[in-house]
Amino acid sequence: MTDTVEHVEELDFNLARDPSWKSVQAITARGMAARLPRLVVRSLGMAWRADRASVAGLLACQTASGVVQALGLLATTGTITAIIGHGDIGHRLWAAWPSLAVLAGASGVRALFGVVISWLSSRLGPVMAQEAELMMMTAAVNVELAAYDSPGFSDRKEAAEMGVQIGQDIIQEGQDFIAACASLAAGAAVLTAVHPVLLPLLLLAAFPQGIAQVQSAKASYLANLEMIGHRRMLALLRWHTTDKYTADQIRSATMAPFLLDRARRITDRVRDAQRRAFARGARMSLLGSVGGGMALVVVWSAVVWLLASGRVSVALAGTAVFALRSANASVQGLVSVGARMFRTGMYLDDWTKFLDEAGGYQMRRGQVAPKDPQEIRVTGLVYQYEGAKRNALDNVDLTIRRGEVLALVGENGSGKTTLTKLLTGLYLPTGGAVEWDGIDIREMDPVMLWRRIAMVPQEFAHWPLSARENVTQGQGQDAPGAEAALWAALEASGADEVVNRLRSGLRTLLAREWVGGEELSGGQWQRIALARAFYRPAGLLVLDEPTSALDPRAEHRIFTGLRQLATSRAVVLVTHRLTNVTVANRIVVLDQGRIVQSGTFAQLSTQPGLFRELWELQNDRSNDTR
Ligand SMILES: Nc1ncnc2c1ncn2[C@@H]1O[C@H](COP(=O)(O)OP(=O)(O)OP(=O)(O)O)[C@@H](O)[C@H]1O
Repeated sequence: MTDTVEHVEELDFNLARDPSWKSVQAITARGMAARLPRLVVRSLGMAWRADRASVAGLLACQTASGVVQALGLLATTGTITAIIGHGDIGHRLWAAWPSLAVLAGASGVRALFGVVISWLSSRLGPVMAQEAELMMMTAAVNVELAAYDSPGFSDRKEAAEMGVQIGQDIIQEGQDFIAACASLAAGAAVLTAVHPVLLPLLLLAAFPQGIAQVQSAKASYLANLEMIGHRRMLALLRWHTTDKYTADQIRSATMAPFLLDRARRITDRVRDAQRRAFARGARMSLLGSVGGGMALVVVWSAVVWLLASGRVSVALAGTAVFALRSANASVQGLVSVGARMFRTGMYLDDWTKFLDEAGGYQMRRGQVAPKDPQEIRVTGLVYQYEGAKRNALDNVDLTIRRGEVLALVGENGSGKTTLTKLLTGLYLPTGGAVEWDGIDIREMDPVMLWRRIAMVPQEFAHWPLSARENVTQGQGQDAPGAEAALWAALEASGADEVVNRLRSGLRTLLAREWVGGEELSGGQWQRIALARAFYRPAGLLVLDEPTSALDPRAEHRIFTGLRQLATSRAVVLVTHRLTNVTVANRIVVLDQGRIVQSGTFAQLSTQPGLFRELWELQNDRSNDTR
């Protein structure tokens, strides 16, 4: 297989395989018209919660501005009627002045409303954006962790994020909608007064363009949706090419041309998809304009026919001409804002669906608040990652008790990290059960459960926060004895030496990208990550390769302190450095997701089996050059 963008699997449009894709494709203008009020009400509700005064002011001003516009239009037709009527020009102008005064007053008042509306919109926009962003973040942090292993989830999240950005347009669109309705109402009143047949004819004439614009809005939305995987990859590439974290690797591996070429190819594909959508939209608009133009010929012919057949007077026909032009402009405005609302509605739909279903991964667990466990029992445990062909864990039985250090050992990919994520309820089993003192983990309130857990994952976060917040993670600082607990954790992990060398101690920002911030070495960061875990008063401590970056002195300190830590909790240790597992009360050896051995170090290092094999390989010095 060649390594071209065309063959990169992750760029494939995942939603196309998603059942909801079919319903998105099949959505009609009628279907959206039925859904739109609900979506508008939801956005308004969000805006209302965010800033009531601005929403109330905006709605009042928009409605008042619409009414004033309608008055202005009626005044226009009044003026026209007066001017083209019969009689002396002086009298006609005299008759027209009240309408002219209303016209001038209306445009002045509308301008004033316009200023207030744009001021209120500029206040409301950012608050709504903030609210929508926070709702998205809340939904994202409340999904099952397994969601992140599913490409479909990432696509739905991306679509919802676009909904957040584009959904704000609904405020402006609502405004345009009210304005178009008001001016149409004014034009319609005059037209109907001239002859009742004209308005329905005009509305019918708007149909071809309405359909064309809705279809073109749908094509543009679908093109955007189709490119979601590409956009996501582009965002990742942008991050990787511009972030400090990868900057040295890009340079030392001379990867820049390759990465830039990859980015260019992806943007090319996004651009091509957009061009196709634009071309389709343009074709639709052309057809719509031709259809609309032909329909307008019918409308104008009707006016001529009404005049020729004596059904309306010359003066009324003149009024009809102006009213038709104004009503036609309003209808066009309504069609265009309708199509925009249709498109925004589709994006909003993605956003609301994500909020409602959390991308299909909403946590639905019980409400039991667990205590620190005396015993964690695993029976018949099976775990399969979404889309994976094989089980990552297969029929695992295991018991861990408080006061015990249990080591998980095995080759790369044997399932050690996956098992720790199931013991801690980060993943839920696809088969079998994990029980804490007889209570199934599924029945527990997840937040209450995680409060009982301290973890040092293989890859831990380097939070751009102060040293103190990096250890406390924003928790427990107000509890009595918190400061002493913090220093005890720092000392146990060796992070006290790190903190004491920082310019402003615990207050130092650990992010070199900011003025005053400081950067730590890999091992210094690992000490901070250990301090985080030691600081949490947890009944289960999970350490996944906790000392991989530590120097011998620091590593020695951790392992000598581990048994002491285990007196009041259960400790699970994952490591490839087998000398370290001597500290464990029990060692469990995993191979391809199954437990193949279990016992003490003394037993396993003397018995034939995978553990002894790995142990001997780690101690093999046959290539020693001394
Ligand atoms: N997020 C994921 N999505 C799909 N498959 C995964 C995911 N994480 C791990 N796997 C697969 O599950 C299996 C077990 O992985 P796991 O990370 O548990 O192994 P491990 O024993 O901790 O490996 P290592 O020693 O390299 O850390 C591997 O085959 C891996 O490819």
